[in-house]
Amino acid sequence: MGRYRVRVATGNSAFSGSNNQVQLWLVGLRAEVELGLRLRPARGQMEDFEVDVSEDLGPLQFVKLRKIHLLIKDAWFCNHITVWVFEQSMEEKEIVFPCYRWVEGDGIICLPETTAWMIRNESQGLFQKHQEEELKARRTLYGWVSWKKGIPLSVAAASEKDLPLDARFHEEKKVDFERTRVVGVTEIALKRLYTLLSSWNSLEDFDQIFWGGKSALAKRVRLSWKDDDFFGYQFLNGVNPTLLRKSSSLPTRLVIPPGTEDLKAQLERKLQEGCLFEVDFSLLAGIQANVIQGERQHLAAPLLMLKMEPDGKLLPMVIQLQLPGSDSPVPPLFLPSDPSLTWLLAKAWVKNSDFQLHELQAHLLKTHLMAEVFAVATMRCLPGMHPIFKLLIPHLRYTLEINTRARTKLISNGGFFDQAVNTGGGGHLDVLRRATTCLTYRSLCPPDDLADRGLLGVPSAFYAHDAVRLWDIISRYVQGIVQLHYLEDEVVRSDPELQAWCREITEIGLCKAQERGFPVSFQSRDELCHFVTMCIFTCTAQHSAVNQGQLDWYTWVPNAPCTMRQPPPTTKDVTLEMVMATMPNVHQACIQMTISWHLGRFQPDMVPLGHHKEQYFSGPGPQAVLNRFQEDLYTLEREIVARNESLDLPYEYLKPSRIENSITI
Ligand SMILES: CC/C=C\C/C=C\C[C@@H](/C=C/C=C\C/C=C\C/C=C\CCC(=O)O)OO
Ligand SMILES: [Fe+2]
Repeated sequence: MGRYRVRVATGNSAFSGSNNQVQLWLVGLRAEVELGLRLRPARGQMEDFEVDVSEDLGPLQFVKLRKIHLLIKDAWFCNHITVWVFEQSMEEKEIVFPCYRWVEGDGIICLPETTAWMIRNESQGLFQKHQEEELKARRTLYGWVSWKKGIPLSVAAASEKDLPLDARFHEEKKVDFERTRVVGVTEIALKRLYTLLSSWNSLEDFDQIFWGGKSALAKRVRLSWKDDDFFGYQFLNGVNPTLLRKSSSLPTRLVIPPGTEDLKAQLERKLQEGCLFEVDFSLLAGIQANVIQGERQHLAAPLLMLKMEPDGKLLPMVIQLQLPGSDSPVPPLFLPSDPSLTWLLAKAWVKNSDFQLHELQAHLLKTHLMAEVFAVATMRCLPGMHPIFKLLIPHLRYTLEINTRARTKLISNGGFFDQAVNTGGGGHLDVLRRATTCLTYRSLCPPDDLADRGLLGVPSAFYAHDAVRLWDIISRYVQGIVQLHYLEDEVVRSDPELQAWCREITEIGLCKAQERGFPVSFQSRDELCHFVTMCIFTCTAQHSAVNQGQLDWYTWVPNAPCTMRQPPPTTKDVTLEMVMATMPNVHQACIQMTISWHLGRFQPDMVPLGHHKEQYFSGPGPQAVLNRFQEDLYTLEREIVARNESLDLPYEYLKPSRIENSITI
């Protein structure tokens, strides 16, 4: 018996309130009571009321709630219910029941109090029963599907409309996304009209469409894209810093033609000096090129060799556009000393190939599709009261919807890839399949990946430096939460939901990825922390590193052509006509500009890393861990701002304030 003050907090997004009435129950260890209220929750409001309860409820464990509609169902977004208990001669006690979900229909929803997982064994099985019922319902809502064979599984949804309401964009995000799409499609139409009668036979003609959404750096790209140091810089700190690696030997594919022995000597000298680097696009070898409006496109599988200069500049030394083969046992090598248009076209082929592997492997597969596997497995295996659910859920916001939209608009039949990309038309799916076969756990963990690629401690590798710093900060945050809930390794080993989550990711979502280093169980808190750190890093920092730069590096189309309309050159006699016949046409270039702006622009409702408002945890312990996380991020922010002040090209993509808390675009 006692007096209770109950606070009902409703979400702030449009349509979060409801005209339906809400009924509440308090459920304690010894009894439960219906509060006899009929509340109409209002958007953004916290509504308090007090009740006297005669029964002895015992320690509160759940709040149950139900929305009652007379005529029209009106979904309600409940943030949380908070209850203050006034008991005789005891000070007031606050108990929080997180929700952060849509309440639809008229079913009863059970909200466990925030510390339930810690006391689950003393609850006469009540929490266990609740978890089982919750997961049964979630497994019905969140199903797996193999969208295409050979790539990670996705959520079962033909379009975003098929997703559960809790996975959907909130109104503000939806309106902004759709508005931007309309602006983009309109911009393409206007640019087509504007260029209908104009020429398209010089590189400067790209200026005719270089308006609309673009950044200051994009304007710098337009001026500097032909420069070798600007070209090399992008493999360290551009939109795709994932392929560059330090050479440990001269690549076997690099067949040195007779008469170019001095090149071989230069390469060997750089190798000996430990400053030879390479980017190998062999993954593209043999991929079927697209046919766009009846015009066959073309692909290459380049190898780029670069040297790291003492001042930190990375300069291209040689480009081989195709693998040696029976029809070309000694493919031509293109050099900086070649005629300028020849060398420029060779570099453009490298950047077109980089566009393919960036968007399909680094961006779509290694961030979006990985995050989707984390999201579906989390919804299917971890109950809402589980600490790893609470830790991860803010980093999974909107990801299922943006990925479903990608499947229906970008990589679908007739989507962006089919319309304007030379791996489109099915080749893009083969690239995804090949990239999936070489997707290792280590490659998703920067300390391992950068060590394997020889990029640790390279002064001008700003992505590498910032990625390792962020990994350490996120790792400390994860360890802080894990150590509050798993007091020893045995608790990890004996957590059935956690072990099922791990198996569901590796064996089901990633299609038996244990052969590529992914775990099928967690034997210790360290193993758990490493894996969860990888999840959060992938969903936040890594996506920021490979997504934001689309606006800067892809809107000046010649810097990263989305398609190539002529075969790669086999001689050094390259003319401007050949270059313009190869580069994307005006329509393809307009689509590339629009997509790059749409996907690379700053998201107006973005939540910065570590600054989600939802409070899934309560108490001083988790709050202190989150506070420390935010402090560490702020320290890194200041470090990066200070470093960037001395740089001609500031590296901004891993500034914590620019990292979104989940993959939403
Ligand atoms: C250029 C992107 C290439 C590959 C995809 C990589 C990652 C996925 C991407 C998510 C995109 C999600 C949705 C895009 C939907 C529509 C695109 C906008 C306008 C197209 C014009 C139209 O609607 O017809 O990560 O950012
Ligand atoms: Fe993205």
